[in-house]
Amino acid sequence: METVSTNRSHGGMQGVYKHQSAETGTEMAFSVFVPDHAPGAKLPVLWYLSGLTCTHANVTEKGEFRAACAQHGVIFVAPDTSPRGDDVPDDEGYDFGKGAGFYADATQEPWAKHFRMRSYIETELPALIAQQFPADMARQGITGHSMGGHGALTIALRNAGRFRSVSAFSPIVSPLSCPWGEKALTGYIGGERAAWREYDACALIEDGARVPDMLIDQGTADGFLEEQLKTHLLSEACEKAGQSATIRMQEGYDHSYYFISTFMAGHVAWHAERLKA
Ligand SMILES: N[C@@H](CCC(=O)N[C@@H](CSC=O)C(=O)NCC(=O)O)C(=O)O
Repeated sequence: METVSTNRSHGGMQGVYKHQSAETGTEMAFSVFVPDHAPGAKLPVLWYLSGLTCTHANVTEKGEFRAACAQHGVIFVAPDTSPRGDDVPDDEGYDFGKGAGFYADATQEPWAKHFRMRSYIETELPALIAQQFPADMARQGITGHSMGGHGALTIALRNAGRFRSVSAFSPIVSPLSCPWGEKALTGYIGGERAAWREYDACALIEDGARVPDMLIDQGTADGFLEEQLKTHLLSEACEKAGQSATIRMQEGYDHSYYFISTFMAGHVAWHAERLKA
């Protein structure tokens, strides 16, 4: 692992790092905020998965998480959203290819070689974080935005017991039921829709997966709400399955980091309460 930059901020250290990923076969960048802590102490970890077109930098620069993470003693990890580099195939749309890995392991060509974001986020990067940072991997939470909210929900639902807390900002709740999801999963996984269910939070809940609780914030003025995000499908799936969830429709907020940063401190506090219990 190589350090790209470190900056002292809010009583902690914000770092950006890169490493050679065995999963994606590319160099991958990520950011980590580590609050000040006693020598030898291990801190809980909050993962933040970003949305379409993002790198680690969007939330690192605009997410306003550091004061809350320092206050609650929580490490904040922000990975990239796809493999990068000249050898990596891409699509002309912003919603597929680079910047749009959908937290899936692709099985279709030409994507299968590099687009292994599920294994990267579920397995490879956690091992690196555990090795390189003062992280207590028995106390992990996960959150994310939009495509990253989809990633947070599906990764937590598939890995029962790994995350003590899961939340999301304006998540894609059902890739099976929206154009972004249909394009990405057809391209990465192929046309057999039954295989998509493990990448769909509503389908996972329908199929019996559970998390202890979830917190969702969704803006009512979000231009993607009706066609892509469809928050009501998650409300219905949770209600039908008896999955505990707090789903808050936030009046007048859009899809941007102005929305995310407004509610970020509240999400960090919500995770911290569960990670410290
Ligand atoms: N047409 C836009 C669409 C991209 C966009 O809105 N991306 C969101 C995430 S959408 C779901 O995953 C985002 O977080 N953008 C980065 C930001 O800093 O706001 C475009 O191409 O910009």
